[in-house]
Amino acid sequence: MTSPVPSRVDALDWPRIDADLATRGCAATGVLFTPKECAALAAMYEQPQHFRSRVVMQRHGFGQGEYQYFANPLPSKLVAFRSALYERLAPLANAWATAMGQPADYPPDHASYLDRCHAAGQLRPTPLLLRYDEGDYNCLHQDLYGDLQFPLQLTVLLNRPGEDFTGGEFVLTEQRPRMQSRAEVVPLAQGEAVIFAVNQRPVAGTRGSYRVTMRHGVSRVRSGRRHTLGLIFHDAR
Ligand SMILES: O=C(O)CCC(=O)C(=O)O
Ligand SMILES: [Fe+2]
Repeated sequence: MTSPVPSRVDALDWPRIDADLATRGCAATGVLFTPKECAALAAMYEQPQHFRSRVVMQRHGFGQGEYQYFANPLPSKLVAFRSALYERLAPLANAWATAMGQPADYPPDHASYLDRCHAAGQLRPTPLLLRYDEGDYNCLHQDLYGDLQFPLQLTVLLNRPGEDFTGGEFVLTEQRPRMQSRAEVVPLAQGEAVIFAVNQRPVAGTRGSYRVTMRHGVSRVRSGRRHTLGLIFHDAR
């Protein structure tokens, strides 16, 4: 038996995750999804009825590989994870907004935040599944989708690294004002997520805090097939 979603989210090592987000703008969560759940999600990729649109990355210069955005109604487990994770991350989003001189008014629950997105014309669901085969990669990018952006998002690895695929590392870069960019590779286990900054995050400096800009992507898959689940908290225009 797998435990219910809110208690699984609560059981993560939040002091360590919060510390990693504060120092690096990203954190691996530890395992969040069982191998069975991962396999079921990956298998959905081949079932078009779950999706509203499909993007072939090489057609847009985004990389190589493809992804599909889930259609409404979203699978109930994804709704549960998205809202439990939102509730845990909203206070951090507000703290980041305050540090960056922005309105710190992210509501405590995801349904209220989605109402705000919808009122602003961001109506389309953003959770997505990505699929990469040998040679595929995802160029460094940001998932902005409109004026309203929740500042943190997650990616869940659905396959076993080193067994189902090799290569295909999750990569983040951090662009610091007047400095050279820094890269971070986040190794993930199957069912593990990385939480990371969508766009900007505050960094405490000697003279107050400054903003850094983050981008994420995936290095080339050397062999096999790699699936991920992307959970973005704002909906899309
Ligand atoms: O496949 C990955 O690891 C990255 C997926 C991604 O770009 C996302 O979840 O927004
Ligand atoms: Fe992305």
